[in-house]
Amino acid sequence: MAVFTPVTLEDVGHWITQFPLGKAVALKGIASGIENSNFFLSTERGEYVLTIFENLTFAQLPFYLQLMRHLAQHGVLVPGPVPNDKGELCVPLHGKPAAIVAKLEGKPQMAPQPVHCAAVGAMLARMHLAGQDFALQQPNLRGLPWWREATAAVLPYLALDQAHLLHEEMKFQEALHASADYHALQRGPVHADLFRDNVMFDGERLTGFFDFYFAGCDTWLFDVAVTINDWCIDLASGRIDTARARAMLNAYHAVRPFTATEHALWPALLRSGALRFWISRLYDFYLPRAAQMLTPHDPTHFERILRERIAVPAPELY
Ligand SMILES: Nc1ncnc2c1ncn2[C@@H]1O[C@H](COP(=O)(O)OP(=O)(O)O)[C@@H](O)[C@H]1O
Ligand SMILES: N[C@@H](CCOP(=O)(O)O)C(=O)O
Repeated sequence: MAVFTPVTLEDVGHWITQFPLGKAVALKGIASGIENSNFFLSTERGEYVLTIFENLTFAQLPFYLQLMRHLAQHGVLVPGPVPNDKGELCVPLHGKPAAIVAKLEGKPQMAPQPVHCAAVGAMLARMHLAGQDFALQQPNLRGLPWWREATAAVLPYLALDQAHLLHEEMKFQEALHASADYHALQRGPVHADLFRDNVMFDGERLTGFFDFYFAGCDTWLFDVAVTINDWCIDLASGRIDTARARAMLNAYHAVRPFTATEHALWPALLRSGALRFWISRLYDFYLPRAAQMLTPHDPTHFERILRERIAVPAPELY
């Protein structure tokens, strides 16, 4: 159950008159979310998703919603938010921020083949290019400064070998983030959580990226690493599946060619992508937020991926 704020069709009936969507005809809670209250909303004009934000505030939301609008307007397959009659993308519903976005067709592809990975790689490159002239700035809030804080918080809970790995990897990442090469990497708005469950497919046709609520400005290569670490691995071992990784990287490179610096830093960035989710999963496991209704994701999955990325050479970027 993941509708934290109950809403009825009657509640929405009046509220929706500020949007150019006609009358609301059906509303159905979506069970699968873990962070927000989501509903499928049918109106006289079409099919939408209504989200009530349970943790993000009115001040935080413009970056995410405007980024989605910007990308959608630039031809990237992202659900565009619908503005109300005052041009606002986010308005209160039951006292919480709420937004309506287009409903994507299809469903997540949890057992992707190279053809799906290629579609994701090409769209990710288009998204990075389209984000270049996005005006708002926000750092990746799950970047190095947060890793430092969260590392300090989780270290006391870890076994000796885990604490050693985390400590050593943080040292490695601190040095990487301080290097001139790292600062030369191309950057801009990134999704930063483009896992299989945040992309819709209708068969082999990619219909859209969604769940942009971890987006921020970071290196494009970090986004590629996060995506490869979820889409292109053997789930049991964490090992990279070469056929899927090649398909994704080649498709990305064909749209936005990787640079020599990115090529050199690729193994290190794959480690950054693994570390980021190992830390957040450890944090959610040992220090769950009171309002969060979920079974925490397994942290050992990303510990395994991190150990694998340290031990085994990565496939070449291009
Ligand atoms: N734009 C959309 N189009 C179609 N389905 C969506 C859309 N946005 C969310 N969903 C559905 O809602 C579910 C929960 O969304 P998600 O953003 O992952 O929620 P949360 O942020 O609460 O984890 C998704 O798994 C998907 O089924
Ligand atoms: N992809 C992350 C969890 C983020 O949650 P989401 O449902 O909002 O994408 C992980 O697997 O740890």
